[in-house]
Amino acid sequence: MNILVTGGAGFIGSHVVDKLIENGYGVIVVDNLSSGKVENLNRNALFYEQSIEDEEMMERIFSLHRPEYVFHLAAQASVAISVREPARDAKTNIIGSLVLLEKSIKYGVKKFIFSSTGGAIYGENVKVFPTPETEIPHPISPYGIAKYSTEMYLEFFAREYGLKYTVLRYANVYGPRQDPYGEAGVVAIFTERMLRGEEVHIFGDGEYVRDYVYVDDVVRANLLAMEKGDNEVFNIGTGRGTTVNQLFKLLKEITGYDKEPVYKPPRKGDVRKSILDYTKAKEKLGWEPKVSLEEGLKLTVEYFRKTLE
Ligand SMILES: NC(=O)c1ccc[n+]([C@@H]2O[C@H](COP(=O)([O-])OP(=O)(O)OC[C@H]3O[C@@H](n4cnc5c(N)ncnc54)[C@H](O)[C@@H]3O)[C@@H](O)[C@H]2O)c1
Ligand SMILES: O=c1ccn([C@@H]2O[C@H](COP(=O)(O)OP(=O)(O)O[C@H]3O[C@H](CO)[C@@H](O)[C@H](O)[C@H]3O)[C@@H](O)[C@H]2O)c(=O)[nH]1
Repeated sequence: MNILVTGGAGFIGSHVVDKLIENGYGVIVVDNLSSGKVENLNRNALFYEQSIEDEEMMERIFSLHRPEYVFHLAAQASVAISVREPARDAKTNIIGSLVLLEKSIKYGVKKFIFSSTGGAIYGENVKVFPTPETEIPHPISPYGIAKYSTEMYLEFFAREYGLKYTVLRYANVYGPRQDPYGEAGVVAIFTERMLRGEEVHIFGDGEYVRDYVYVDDVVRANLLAMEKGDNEVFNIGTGRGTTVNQLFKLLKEITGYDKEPVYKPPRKGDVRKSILDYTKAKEKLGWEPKVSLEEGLKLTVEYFRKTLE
């Protein structure tokens, strides 16, 4: 059976590809390598260096391989870039998603599994923590707006054409292969800087709260969604909040870093607090996080240590 993974050279997508191949599926990866890396690619996957926005190419790929499942992870994944370049963000995150949805209908895809965001969709005025899916989304960044739009398009395609889908709204994902040189991904950034003995910057007062979920747990949610959770939206987080100051301390201990953090002005558009309630995923997907933050950070540091050797 063929499965299409968009963004399969990226951080989370490449781990999804590895697991699918381990389970014996034929995997086709479409990735334009805008943030993904060739080194992340599984050798047993068939790779197209193409943009999901290219309708003609997507037509060719779908008609040739007839994927039964689509895991859609390709995205302009930076909140900060989306704020600076909303049109560029929408081209990939809305138009690119629509191209895939049209082809999925045309070629009878069994199920479309979409990587959305729990961190950037609920907005600033949330009253309930951990936040459940019943909270009405109020995204405050173009990235969040695009993800929410795609969720609504999925609902439309399901109603109009009978498409089966699952939306996974991730909390802050961390783990091996996360890019430490981008603007996002605080765990990778801190780890790399600490291991190199460089300055670590904390934006604002460091009391910004996030829900950090390990990449292997996120991969498991994706695979469970193949069989369960049809036409539903799920938060994929841990229900536990950690401040940036706490994260700094934990990583400092694991890496043996000996400097204090350097505090910088707060980052524009940063949500103050985000923690996701995963009760629904537990009930309907049979999913819960298995890797604790302490354990996940150790695994991540180990990985970055090896890449620096
Ligand atoms: N990392 C997180 O904390 C997090 C949280 C919530 C949601 N997500 C979502 O999960 C997905 C994967 O994120 P990630 O952290 O692995 O980021 P990533 O940047 O490592 O992966 C995205 C991949 O998409 C590819 N891509 C970008 N534009 C493309 C295009 N037009 N055509 C084809 N490929 C394109 C990139 O090259 C990259 O390989 C994204 O959809 C992201 O929005 C991530
Ligand atoms: O060098 C750094 C980098 C980050 N931070 C802070 O760390 C926190 C987390 O930042 P980051 O890792 O960049 O994640 P978010 O901005 O929360 O966004 C991520 O998490 C969202 C889900 O919560 C996803 O939707 C996005 O794609 C993903 O980039 C924020 O308070 C940042 O200000 C620092 O203090 N110093």
